[in-house]
Formats: sequence, structure tokens, C-alpha cells
Amino acid sequence: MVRAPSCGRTELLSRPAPRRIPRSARSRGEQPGPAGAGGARPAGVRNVTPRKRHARSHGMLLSMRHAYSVDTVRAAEAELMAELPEGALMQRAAAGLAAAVAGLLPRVSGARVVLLVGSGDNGGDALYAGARLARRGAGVSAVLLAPDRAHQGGLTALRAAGGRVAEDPFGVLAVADVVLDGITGIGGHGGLRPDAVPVARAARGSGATVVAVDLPSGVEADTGEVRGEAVRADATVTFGTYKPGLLVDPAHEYAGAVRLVDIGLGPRLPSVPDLEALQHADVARLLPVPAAESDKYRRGVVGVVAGSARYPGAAVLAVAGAVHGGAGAVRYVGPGADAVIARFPEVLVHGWPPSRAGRVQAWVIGPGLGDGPGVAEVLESDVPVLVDADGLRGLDPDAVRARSAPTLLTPHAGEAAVLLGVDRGEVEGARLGSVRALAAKYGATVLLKGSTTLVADADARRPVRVNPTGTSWLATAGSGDVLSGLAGSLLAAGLEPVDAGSVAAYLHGLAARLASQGAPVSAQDVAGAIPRAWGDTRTP
Ligand SMILES: NC(=O)C1=CN([C@@H]2O[C@H](COP(=O)(O)OP(=O)(O)OC[C@H]3O[C@@H](n4cnc5c(N)ncnc54)[C@H](OP(=O)(O)O)[C@@H]3O)[C@@H](O)[C@H]2O)[C@@H](O)CC1
Ligand SMILES: Nc1ncnc2c1ncn2[C@@H]1O[C@H](COP(=O)(O)OP(=O)(O)O)[C@@H](O)[C@H]1O
Ligand SMILES: [K+]
Repeated sequence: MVRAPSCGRTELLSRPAPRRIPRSARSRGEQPGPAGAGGARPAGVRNVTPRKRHARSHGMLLSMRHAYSVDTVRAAEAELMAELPEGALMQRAAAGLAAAVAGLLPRVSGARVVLLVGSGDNGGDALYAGARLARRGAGVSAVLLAPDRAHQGGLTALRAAGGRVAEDPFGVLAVADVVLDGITGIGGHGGLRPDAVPVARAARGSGATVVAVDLPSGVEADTGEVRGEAVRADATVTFGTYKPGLLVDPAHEYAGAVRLVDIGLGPRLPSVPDLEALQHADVARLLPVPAAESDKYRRGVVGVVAGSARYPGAAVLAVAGAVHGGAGAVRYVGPGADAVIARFPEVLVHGWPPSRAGRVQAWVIGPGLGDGPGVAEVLESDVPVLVDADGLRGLDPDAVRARSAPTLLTPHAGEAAVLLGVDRGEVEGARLGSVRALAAKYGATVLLKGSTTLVADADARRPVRVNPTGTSWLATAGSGDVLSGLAGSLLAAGLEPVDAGSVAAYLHGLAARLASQGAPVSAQDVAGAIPRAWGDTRTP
């Protein structure tokens, strides 16, 4: 895949800008407005082109997003710092942070800014940014969580600029317009410590816009886990590169809108990130397009084994995903043939067993299968196989590992938990670790569905893909069946499993957003909107 050097550019937002209006604006009678129309928004939301606004409204950036682990970030920072005057990197971070906060405020002068300052450099960033805002006329108060260990240079700069150390933390928080969370960044572990919890809660409850410095304090930067209490931010200003925790739930949920500030780290980061998120242009490049000489067989044929007397609709929904996924033809094998033909007369239906259905370039097996047969037989084929839903039940790692062709598994958290022998909550709390563990256990590519859909390649050295288009409107019965058909069709069209899985998740999420427009959608609606999503990614 071609990767744009997104780490080097200053870009926002992974989600719509915060709508909270700073108190100072409210007190002057200014009206709340939509993001991008004035009022409370991070800097940079202005001057968006219609195309950018469209992409942003669907939760996407225009170039590939990468995330790197803390160790990699620290190594890159150390390399860069060795060539710069002391403190230069922190000044870059603080300047970007102050500019982003200023962009949130209708007017900096007179705004009430509170800094939550921990004992490390994250607090230093907050203090220097606070000094910059104080120089522009903001009233800045610092709440020092560890007064003896607060960043001395930052504190001196804040005082010199007219800022103060708060004597009554809860008093200043109660009237704040903006709170900068500088308790912990990449150095924090294990949720907020008890002394930080009351101020974090007061910040959240104050009505102020909460801006996390680098990361929301209390989340795990490397994994996206939240192991205790954490700051819930409206926006996060992160430095140098995204960290995995900013893109993966549950931590992602705590970050709000994420803005990346360029501090010159890009060239020092390795070419292979820990995590990557496809964007429109990447998806457009990967989508299969028929050539002039193509025919239906050369485009790829996908076979779908799905549905049962108990779940006949799953067959129709999986086929609905498959017919829109780029394969030249869809074969269906199973008890739902009549229902499938009634809805999709273009589908080739076959009697049992799958091995007599004619040649396919990929199989999808599992949606609505119940206790039906077929998994072992399909796994013996020499083409890529996607196993979903009921097909995953009791799936034998050795049978998957022994395959000569690739396998793509698409569990939701409950199915993944069974396959790993852990609780569902454990998978939901540690999605990244879980998807990697499953890929290692089965020697397969694994797409873990849910609030953040992740795709881990069978090759553990490759970055995990995180899907940026997901929407909770997808939490509707049968939408996973559509996804499996779609991904299987892309497999049959020749995409490798990690691309088939991540492109399918991208189109699926985008289709749900296009179909939903903020209202509930059905799985059929999602399938019906796949062509629009496909076209949307290819629109220059
Ligand atoms: N390096 C650079 O070039 C640049 C770095 N930059 C900035 O530095 C940040 C990293 O700074 P850092 O390494 O000092 O760690 P940091 O995130 O402040 O936290 C460590 C402190 O927190 C404490 N602590 C730990 N866990 C805790 C908890 N659960 N609850 C409460 N406290 C907890 C821990 O205390 P201790 O364990 O020592 O008692 C320790 O003192 C980075 O995110 C970015 O913002 C930018 O300026 C760009 C240039
Ligand atoms: N909270 C959520 N946010 C985003 N996507 C979700 C959420 N919950 C479910 N989804 C998506 O909805 C689909 C549900 O699939 P699945 O759990 O297999 O349901 P079903 O078996 O009913 O088809 C998956 O693509 C999943 O990623
Ligand atoms: K922070």
C-alpha cells in the first residue's frame, strides 16, 4: 500500500469538533453554532473546502493515519532532541497546543483557562502553552497535582506571563472556559491516581471544554485500554504522531476530536507503524475495477455458504454484501436458495455440497449457519476462505493453520472471547491485544468487529489496520452478515485478506453513515448503500 507521510503534517480531526461553547462566549451572548461556523472549535476547522468538510463529516481524514507505540515515539524524540537546542521540542508542542486552544476560544483575551499539571513533561507542555495564552490576555490558573515535581521551566514561564498557581482548584475549575489536561501523557499508566480523580471529575462536570494534552490522562497510549478512571476530553492535541490509544476504543472514546501537531518527528519515525487507518484515497487504490478484457470469471467468483432454517435471512444479507463487493459472480450453497433467488436473481444457486458448486476464487462461510455443516470441507479448499459467525464455533486452529490458502476470520467480541477462552469484557477492553492474539493463534488474518473494528494480518510484523468509518448505527442485526459477504467478494476479486477486510470494513461503515444520516438503519439499508460508498471513495 502507498502511504502518505501523514505524520509530518498538521491535521485534525478524527471526529467532529467539540460543540461545547466556552463559558466566556456564552457570557457574551454568542450563539452556539455548528463546528466550522464559529464558536467552540479547534483551530484549523476554518477554511475547509466542501470536499474536506464532506470527508470530515464522515469522520475521515484525507490522508493515511498512522500510530506509533510509546517506545518508538520516545526513540524518535530522543534522536530529534539531540539535534535541537534544549527544550525546543517542548516549545513546539506548547506552541501547537496554545494555537489549538486559541482556536477554540472566540477570544483569548479574558478567557479563563485552567491547567491540570502532573509531575512530568505532559504538565510542562500545559504550563508553557498556558504561558503563551496568558501573554495573549487569558486568565490562566495552574492546578498542580504534585507541586514539588511540577515542570520548573514551565512554571517559571507561566508566572512570568502573569499566570498563577490556583489556591482553590475546584473554585477555578467551576468557572473555567477551557481546561488543559496535562496530568499524564505517554508516561502515564494504570488509570488516574486517586489524587487526580477529583480534579478530573470537576473538570468534566464544570461545563468547560476539556482539551487533553497529547493523550487523555489515564488511558493506555499503546493499547487503547482504560484501566481505571481517565479524563474524558472534548478534544485532544497530540504531538508528532498518533498513538494507538487515540484510535482504538475504549480510549478513543475518551479523546474526543483529535488534532495532530507537527513537531518534526515524521522523518525520525520508522516506515512501518504499529497501527494504520485507511483513508478514501487508499481505499480507492485498492478497489478492484474490471479491465477492458474482464469477464465475470476473471473478476472473481465468490461462494457463500450461509443461512439455515432458523436464520434464512442471513443468507440473503451475506449475498447482498457479496453482490456489491466487486466479484464477477456470486454462488450460493445452502438452505436459503429460494429466498436468495427471490431477492437476487443474478446469484447462481447450487445444491449441497460446496465442493460441487463449481469453481470459486474465495468462500464465505458462517452467517446464520446454525449447526449446519460445511466448515471443515470449505477449509480444505485451496482458495481464500472467510469464516464468520456460526462458522467460528469450535474452529480448530490446526485446521486453519494447515491451509494452503489464506484465511480471514471475522468475529465480534463475543465470538473472539470464545475462541481465546476469555471473557467478552476482556476482548472489549483490550481489542488490540485480542486481535493480535487471535491472528497468532490461528495463523490467520483476523477482523475483530465492534466499536473499533481492527484487522490484524497473519504476519505479526505488519501494522494492524483500524477502521475509521465505523458508526454505532451498525449495531443492528444482520449488518455483520453483509460485511462478511462484502469482504468475501473482495477476496474473490483478488485482494489479500488484510486489504479485503479493511476495505470491506471501510465501505461498510461509510455505507452505514450514508444510509443513516443520523437515523436508524437496517442491514439491508447498509448493503444498498455500498455502491454509494464505493463511488464516494473514488470521487476525486
Ligand atoms: N519527550 C519529548 O521530547 C517530548 C515530550 N512531550 C510531552 O511529554 C510527555 C511525556 O512526558 P513524561 O515522559 O515526563 O511523562 P508524563 O506523560 O508527563 O507522565 C509521567 C508522570 O506522570 C506520573 N504518572 C504516571 N502514571 C500516572 C497516573 N496513572 N496518574 C497520575 N500520575 C501518573 C509519573 O509519576 P511517578 O510515577 O514518577 O510518580 C510521572 O511523573 C508527552 O506525553 C508529551 O506531552 C512533548 O513536550 C514533546 C516533546
Ligand atoms: N458500537 C458499534 N460501533 C461501530 N460498529 C459497530 C458497533 N457495534 C457493532 N458494530 C458493527 O456492526 C456489525 C455487527 O456485526 P455482528 O456483530 O456480526 O452482527 P450480526 O451477527 O447481527 O450481523 C459489525 O460490522 C460491527 O463492527
Ligand atoms: K494528558
